[in-house]
Formats: sequence, C-alpha cells, structure tokens
Amino acid sequence: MPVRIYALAKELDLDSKDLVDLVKKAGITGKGSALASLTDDEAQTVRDSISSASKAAPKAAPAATATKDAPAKPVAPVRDLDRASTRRPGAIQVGRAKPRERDKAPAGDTESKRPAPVLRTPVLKPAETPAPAEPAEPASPKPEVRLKDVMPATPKEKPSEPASPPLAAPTPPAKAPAAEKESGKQDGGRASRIADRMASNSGGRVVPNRPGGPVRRENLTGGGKMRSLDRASSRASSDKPAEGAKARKREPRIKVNLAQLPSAPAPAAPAASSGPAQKPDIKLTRDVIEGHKQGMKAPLARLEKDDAEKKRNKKEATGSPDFTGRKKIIDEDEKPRGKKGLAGMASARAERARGGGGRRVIGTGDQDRSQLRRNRPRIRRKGTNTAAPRKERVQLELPCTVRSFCEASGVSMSDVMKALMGMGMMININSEMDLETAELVATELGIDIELKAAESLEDELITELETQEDNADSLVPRAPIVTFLGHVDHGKTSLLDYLIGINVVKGEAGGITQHIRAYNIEKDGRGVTFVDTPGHEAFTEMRARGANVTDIAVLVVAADDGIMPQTEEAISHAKAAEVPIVVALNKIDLEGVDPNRVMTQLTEHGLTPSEWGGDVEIVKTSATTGEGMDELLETLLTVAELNEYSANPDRSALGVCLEAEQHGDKGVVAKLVVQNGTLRVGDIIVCGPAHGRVRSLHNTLTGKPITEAGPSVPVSLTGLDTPPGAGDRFHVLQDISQAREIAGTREDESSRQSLSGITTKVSFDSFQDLLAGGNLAGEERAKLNLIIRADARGSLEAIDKELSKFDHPEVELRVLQRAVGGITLADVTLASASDAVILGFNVIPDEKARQLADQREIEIRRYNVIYKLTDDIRMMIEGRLKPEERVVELGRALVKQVFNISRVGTIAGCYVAQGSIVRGCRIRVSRDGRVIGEYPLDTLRRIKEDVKEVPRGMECGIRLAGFNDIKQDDVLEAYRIEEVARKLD
Ligand SMILES: Nc1nc2c(ncn2[C@@H]2O[C@H](COP(=O)(O)OP(=O)(O)OP(=O)(O)O)[C@@H](O)[C@H]2O)c(=O)[nH]1
Repeated sequence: MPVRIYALAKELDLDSKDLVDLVKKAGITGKGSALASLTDDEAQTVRDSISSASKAAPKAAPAATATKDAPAKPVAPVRDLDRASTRRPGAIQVGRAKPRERDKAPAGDTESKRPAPVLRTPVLKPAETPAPAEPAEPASPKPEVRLKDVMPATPKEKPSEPASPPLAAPTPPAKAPAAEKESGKQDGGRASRIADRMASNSGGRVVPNRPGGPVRRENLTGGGKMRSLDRASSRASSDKPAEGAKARKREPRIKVNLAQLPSAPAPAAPAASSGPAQKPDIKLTRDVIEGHKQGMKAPLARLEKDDAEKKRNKKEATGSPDFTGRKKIIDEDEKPRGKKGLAGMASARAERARGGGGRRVIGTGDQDRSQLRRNRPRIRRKGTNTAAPRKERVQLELPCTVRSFCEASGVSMSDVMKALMGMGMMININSEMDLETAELVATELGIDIELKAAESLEDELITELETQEDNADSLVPRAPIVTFLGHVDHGKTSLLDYLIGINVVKGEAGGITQHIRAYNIEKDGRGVTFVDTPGHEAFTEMRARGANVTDIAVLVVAADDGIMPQTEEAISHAKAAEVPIVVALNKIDLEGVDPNRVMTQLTEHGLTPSEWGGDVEIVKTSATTGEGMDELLETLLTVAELNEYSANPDRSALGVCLEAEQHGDKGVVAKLVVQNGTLRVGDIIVCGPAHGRVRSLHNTLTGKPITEAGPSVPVSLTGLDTPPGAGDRFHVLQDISQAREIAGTREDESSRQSLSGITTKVSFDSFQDLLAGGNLAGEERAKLNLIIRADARGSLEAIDKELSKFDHPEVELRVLQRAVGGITLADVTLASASDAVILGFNVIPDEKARQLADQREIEIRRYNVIYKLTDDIRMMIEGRLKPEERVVELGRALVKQVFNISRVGTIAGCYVAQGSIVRGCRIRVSRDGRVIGEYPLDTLRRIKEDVKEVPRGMECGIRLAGFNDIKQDDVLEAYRIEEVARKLD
C-alpha cells in the first residue's frame, strides 16, 4: 500500500523534510513534498538505503558498546521537538524547554504502558564518547552539539560533584554485534536509522551512541530516573582517567557560588531634632521674584547700590547742597527731628512721599519707579491675553481643536489663527485640527509638539483581545479552514457539495455562487471547515480588511480548461495570502483531458507538482464520479496536521464575519467563523460597526440551533443591531455599554473616512519617502509589492527579466501577480489588500478598476517602454525619482463608426463617454483592453465645425495624426502630458 513520506517519516521518527531529501538521495525522483506517496517498493528502497547508510557510517561503531545488560550508559536522551519546530530545516534541534502535559510520562512508566517517547540519538563529544568498538575508525573530529547542550542537568544534580564510577562498564567490542542484533529486534532498528540520519546529515561529524540498539529513556537514565548527562559522560570517561580529566577540564561545569552577604551595621536612627524647625532668615517677596523674572538684578547688588546712595545722601544731608536736582533722601534714623523752616518742610514732604506708613523710601531712581508701578493694583483690561504662559514642549491629545491647541501651547488665539490663515486655512476656534495641521502650526510657531492619540476603548479592549497570547497548555488542535478558489464553473461548489454530501449547485441561480458558504464537517473524528466564496475578490476583500480567515487554499482547475485568467488571479491571491495551496485537478472524468498539460501550466505559474519534484500537492478529482475525493480530504487533513492549527476554546471568542444580511422576521443574520475561543448564546459581541447580545446560533449546514461554537466553527448568528461587513472581525466583551461605544466609534470613524476619502495606500512616492525616512528600518528588507499587467506574455517575460536584475540590499521587489490583459477590479482589490502598486504595460484599467483605484488611491502606473518602467523602479529605490511627466487624463470616447475619406484619411465617429476631448491633446487607442498606439489628435469636429472641446455625452469626429487604422469599438482616451514637480523633492 502506498505510504506518504510524511507517514513514513513518522514511522522512522525522522523529520519529513529530511526524509524528502533522503528519498531524493535514494534515487527516487518526483517526490518533492512530504505529502508525496511512495509505493511499497520505493518505501522499502528508502528503508534499505537508510539502513545501509547506517552500516556504512563509521561513527556507528563506537556506540556499539551498548548492550541491554548495560542500562545506564553515557548517553543523553534528547526529547523530540515540537513538530512545528522540526519543520524548520537546518535548525539545531534540542529538547523543548517545557514538555507538554500530554508528553509527560509518569516516573516508572513502562515501555508497554505508554506511547513510546520519541527520543533522539544523542550526540557526544569525542572526549565523552565511550571506547570505540573499532579503534581503527577515528572519532568525530568536530562534534556538532555537546552533551551538556542537549540535556539540561536535573535540579538534583550538583555540577561540582566529582564523577562517580560508571554504572556499567562499556561492553567489550566482541559483544557488539550480538547486542546490535538484540536491540535491533526490539525496535526494528529505528534508533539505528535515526543515528544514521544524524550521522549522514552531519557529514560524519556526529557520533551516535548505539547504532543498533533501542534508545529508551529508561536505558539512558537508569531505570526511568533522569540522570545528569555530565555525570553520565564523566562516568564514561572515567574509564580513561587521563582523557576523562581532560574532558572535565575542557568542559566547564556550572557552579552556583553565592557570595556571602556582608554583615552591614544597622542604620543609625536619625538624631532627634532638639529645637524648632529652622526657618529661612530672608523671605523673598513676591515683588522681588517678579522683578527678578523681568531682569532685575539680585537683591545684594541692589542693597549695595542703596547703601552707596545712602552714604552719599548722608553726606548731602550734613551740609552739601543738592545740585543734582534729585529729591533728598534722608534715612529715618538719621532724620533731624523737630526741625523747623525749610529743613522741616523738606522732611514733611519726604514724609508725605512715604505715604505715612512708616515704610522706608529706598530711592527715586528708574528702578524704584518701576517698583512703584508694580506695586500699583493691577487693572485687567479687556482683550488682554489670558492664555497660559507659552510652553516649549507641548503635549496634545488628538483630535484637538484650535482652542485646545492654544490652551495646551500657551500661544494666543490670534497667533494660531494667523498661522492657520497663512497656510490658507480659514477655520474657527472650535474647528478640529488633524495631526498634520497641528504639526504645521506648531512648526510655524516654533513649538515642539508631541501629539498623543487619545486611548480609546478600541485600543484598550479590542487590541488587548487581539494580542492576548494563549498559554501553550490551553491550546487544542482545531479544524483547518479551507477556502476553494478558481475560475468560474471549474467545479468549486460541486466539489464542496460532494465533500459535505449536499447539492447546492442545483439551487444556485444561474449555477453561479452568490453567497459565501461555510460548513464544518467531520471525517474520521477530525474536523474540516470549508468556505466557498463567490470569487477570489471576496477572499481578498476579507484580507484587505485584515481578516485572513483561510488556513489552506484549494485551487480548483478544470482538467479540460486548464489555467484560465481567473485561475491566474486566484493563484496570485492565494500566494499573496501566504497560505498552503492544494490543487484539485477537477473534471478528470471528462474524456480526452490531459492532466500533464495542466500540470505544466501550473509549473509555469510557480506551482510545481510534488510528483514532479515540487512542493504542491495535486489531487485529480471528479465531483461527478467522486474520484479522488477521499484523497483530497486526506491531503487537506495531512496539511492541517503538518501545520498544527490550534486554538484555545476556553477564552472569549473572536473571529470574522463572512457575510450578513437583514431578514424581515429574524433581524440581522450574520455568518461568522469563530477563529479562537468559544462563542455562546447570550454573549455580548461587537462586530465592525454592529453590536448586540447573541440571541441564537445555528449550525450553517443543518440549520439546527446550537448553544455554542468553538474554534473554526462557522455559525449563523442573530442578535446584532445592524449588518456588519464581510471581513469585519468580531469580539466578545463583558459589558454591553462598551460594545455600544466601540461600535459607535467605528461607525463615526468609517463615515468620517468615507467623507474625507482618507486612505493610506502605498505609491512610488510614498515608498521612496519611507525608504528615505528610514521608516522601514524595522524590517530586514523593505518589500515593494507589484502587480504587473501587460499586453503580451512576451512583454511580461521581458519585464520579469529586467526586474530580476534588481538586487538591492534594502529593497525586495515582490511581484504578487503578473498577467496578460487589461487591469481589472481584482487587481485593484489585490493591490488594496496587499499594499501593492499596479504597473500596466501597454494596457489600460477597465472602468470599474479605475473607479475603485481612484476611491482607494491605488497607484496605477502605465508604461509603453520597458526601460522606463525599470528606470522608474530603480530611481525610486535610489531615492531620485525625477520631476515626472504626469499624464492628465481628459476623457474617453468610443468609436461608433469609421469613415474612410479619400485624401483626408480615416475619421472616427465617436461618442464621448467620459470627461471631454480637447483640441491639442494626445489620443491613446485601445482595442480589446490593449493599447495599440498613442497619437496626436489632428482634427476634432462637431457637425463639420472644428471645435476646441467636445464634452461628455456628445458625438464628434476625430482624426488622428499618423494613424488611419481605427476600428469600430476602439476606445480613444484623450490625455495631456504635464510636467509635474515631485511632491517631496
Ligand atoms: N463532468 C464534470 N462536471 C463537473 C465536475 N465538477 C463540476 N462539474 C460541472 O461544472 C459546472 C460548474 O460547476 P460549479 O460547481 O457550479 O462550478 P463553480 O466553480 O462553483 O462555479 P461558480 O460558482 O460560478 O464559481 C456544473 O454544471 C457541474 O455539474 C466534474 O468533476 N466533472
């Protein structure tokens, strides 16, 4: 019976990828994936080649010292890795840090009671290797992994403990063959094969312990007890004291030496304060502080000055006349009391000047006058700026109004308004400023601004739910979610119907899938969830909304049709989603079909069948006869098993809405897929702009009510207030008011965005900017996603060849899709979901594609010369996109009739369908979606009259300069070339 490589690898306890390599080495070709099947003979060949390699491996001999009489050997058991980690090619495989619960075996468990633990052949250092059976064969010169690296010491182990005597002496070499035979019987030589594999994988550097003997934990650890590798190895090496000592010397042991804590003296209690708390001698008055802020000198300087003045006044008071015209200042203490006459009058005036308060007048200089001014009660005048003092570093929460900006920054309202007007913005004080405006104003006013988006409930709750990591112990395997993609009528729905045992095809209007269907079925106790979409746009649309619900994509290709345009698109969409692809080569029952032709086509599209040495599984199916259906299901389950899809059913549910509609009687019915957690009736959920309490859940296949839905289960749900969109994610919350608030905020946000048309798609300019700004620094290499459409396969190949020459250390060009033909809606959807730029070579977008591209701001760059295309990419990468010649589209006209007039040429009678046709413009002629040429407009006439412009809805006659081969139904696009300076240069 044929056996899959994956299953054989399991049987041999090898990594599937390693076995694929071994199969190749064994001379069996066309088995490129772990899912490929081997016939009995091939499987036997592989087994034989592995065992012969094991015999040939020189490193096998040393381990032959092991016998069943020597249960404790210097061998380190290495636990098998998580299967996920073994999938990584080339990874050094060491034991899992924390074994899963199901992997743990109770101590003393016997081999027969528990499933055989998967043990890896140990790898020893040469010094630690027991005496080789055949001394002539050299030990590995350069060990790959050390024992202590692969086996952590048990907690009980004392690393510094001297090596104890060996538990069992190495078996004499003479006994080795018998031992090998004996042990080989026990496990069918599996360990031998593993040993061989490791020996061969490492190019003979790895020394397996026992090529023929069973590798059991009990054997290795002395009756089930874990033993330190170090100890085991030291025991082994103790047979050869010199070598063992050397090994010990080389192998540093881990010593845990804890330094003794110094006996620090107890901190002395603070001395009790003896007196009252000390108070400052001098208290600066408010005036002094204020004055100092305005540049007034320190009080000491002032006191010195006062002192000097006092002395001078004293002199003057003792007889010298005041020639300076200044008022004489007399110290109160020195004032001659009871003076009469002039002196008395002067003193009385001085007294009045002092205000009679007994306060000392310090002086009458400018400084004093300003102080007097400051002492006056302040009068608050109308219109005075009351804003907080201007700050340098401003923190602002977005969204902010002009008012809140002023308040936060301390800048006057008039200054902010002036700055806004200077930028051509006439907004009022309560207007909201977006991030960009706020930054511009801040720059204009020289304020350092730090803008903080206000933390919303969305961030707080939803982000937390999305990023919440599940404990490894709580994860259980879940059913894979499988999506069918392919060209129309290739049999997606029929296949799904057959698999789930219903017949939907007959019921479909016009035989075309109109709705997304999702069903969960069970096969041999394992579940699979199937999703059938009306087209790959729906699949990609979901990705565009960040809801990549698919685990595995089944590409359905009808064997009679082969790869069709929509198949090509589906391939690109599945590849862009980065999910495993399984091909169902359907309608294989039809007569005369040639599977090889389709397989060749698939190879050309980068999907090499596993039977041709690639890694894509191709299953020949017939939805009519049922041929290959079991194999398809089996393949899907195997892929799922290899990928180990898991989820935590014990957390609150989250998932994706596939579609929703308003029913007259039931209200909103939404079809959801639970991706993680369990959804229950009564749960409060928020899904896009909708929220509510789950009123009912129904099985999507049987329609029966259910109370809960676990991971990967699709359900029909009622209870939401409004229909969410396809691809909207749902979350379960604890509080209905929170759900309401989040849904409301989303609704507001989406209407705000649809009004402002904000999108953040990538363009050459923005990409160049990101590169220049180092915003992509986090990534190893910035990826520029491209979708290429060309007029012919030859052009595509030429473009491919040119693009392959780009080898930039920082930028990786990733072509998501390359196809022949005009730019379609699907291209724009894919570009939108994958942040790609569309490059059209001699092709034009159709009307729907153009509209969607405008709406979502997807950049479509069109070229008619290959070197211009490659030049643009090169210059963008090098950050020197020149001011470009931008094509300004003016309008398009359809050729209704053609008139050939002798001596005049061909006149196209046209109807202007969009924009207008303007004199002096250039005309691009397209036929069947392909550009066939670009020519200057020669004559533009309306009813025999030369006119300057013909607007939309009118008819006109057009003659082109240098082109007379216009045909009916040609599309004429009028454009003008403008030189536009690049935005950011
Ligand atoms: N002979 C033959 N006919 C098939 C097979 N599978 C599907 N068909 C027929 O092909 C036609 C299209 O099948 P559908 O299952 O509706 O194809 P589809 O890909 O789902 O089409 P859309 O829903 O339009 O995307 C139907 O008439 C089927 O009966 C097959 O394996 N063999």
